[in-house]
Amino acid sequence: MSHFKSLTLEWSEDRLKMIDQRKLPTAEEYVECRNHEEVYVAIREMIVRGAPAIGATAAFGYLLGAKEVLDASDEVLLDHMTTVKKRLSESRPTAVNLFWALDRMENALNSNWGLERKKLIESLERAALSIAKEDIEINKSLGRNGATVVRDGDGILTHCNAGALATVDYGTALGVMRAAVEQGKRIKIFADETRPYLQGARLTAWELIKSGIDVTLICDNMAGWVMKKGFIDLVLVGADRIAANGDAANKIGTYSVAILAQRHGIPFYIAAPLSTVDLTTASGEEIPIEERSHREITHIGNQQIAPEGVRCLNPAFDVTPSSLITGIITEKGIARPPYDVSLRGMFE
Ligand SMILES: CSC[C@@H](O)[C@@H](O)C(=O)COP(=O)(O)O
Repeated sequence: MSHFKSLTLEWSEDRLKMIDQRKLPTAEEYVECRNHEEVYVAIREMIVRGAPAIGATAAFGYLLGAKEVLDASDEVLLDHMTTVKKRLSESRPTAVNLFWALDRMENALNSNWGLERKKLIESLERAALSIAKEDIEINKSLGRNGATVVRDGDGILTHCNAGALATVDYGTALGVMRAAVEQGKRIKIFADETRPYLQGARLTAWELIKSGIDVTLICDNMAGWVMKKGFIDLVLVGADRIAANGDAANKIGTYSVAILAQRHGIPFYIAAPLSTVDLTTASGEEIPIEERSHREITHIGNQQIAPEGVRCLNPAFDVTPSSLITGIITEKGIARPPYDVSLRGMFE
């Protein structure tokens, strides 16, 4: 049986280990999942988060689900796998990579059906490992493609965390930055803190410092002023789901950044693998937006910062219309408007 390890995930035989992203940057702790229910909880509780990382995690969750009924009859196994897929797909609604990875695992089950049980499980393990390993290669390719729009000396604004932690490794938007740095370009990254969950402050700042990439942390409400002062030449963010017309769902606050970029004449790029593109979703209107606990707004950690009982609204994502997007950087190249044509072409 194979062993796989990246910054975000480690797979060995009967368990999936992941860095606990809730605890970063003050503690580097790990959580182990030994069954599909623990994987469901890890995704829902954001121990692991970020669209491609959620997809790969769910794939291993599916594999763990199959191992739970190793000796059961064919009927019981099939029933169980339907339940496992449904449960994992209920963990978070917006990132389409979750559904993409589960479909891929289900296809692996169907196409290897008939093999003796041990061989069937091995084929599922190979499928999950392929998803994880491919993700890293895809990020490196999209990183190289994206680096062509980064110039030496650029100031780059990013939002949330589209880094190694949001993927299996290397990152999407941060993958573009890594590739630019690998090419010898000197860049300065400005990371929005990303209220309310603070992925920018906690994860992006941690990751970039760890990688020796120049980073300055700003509060979300400083982005406009920082652009006005001329510090930003480019905006690079990730995505959780991209509709067929190029509308892109990403962490709440991305839409505001895109409007600010347009006002200041700054190019705004999305960096995401094609597994984030959902051609079955016609436009951003159809993308389900997760509403998360209001405690994320009323508290920072255990510290209450708002009056008891105040009404809150906490959509975890917003949708940036394609009209505000300069280009969508993928492993197949950079899609440009009209996106319904350019994105579709990348699947041919
Ligand atoms: C590369 S994953 C998508 C990202 O761009 C990221 O910004 C994001 O929105 C992740 O959301 P999260 O709620 O942390 O899972």
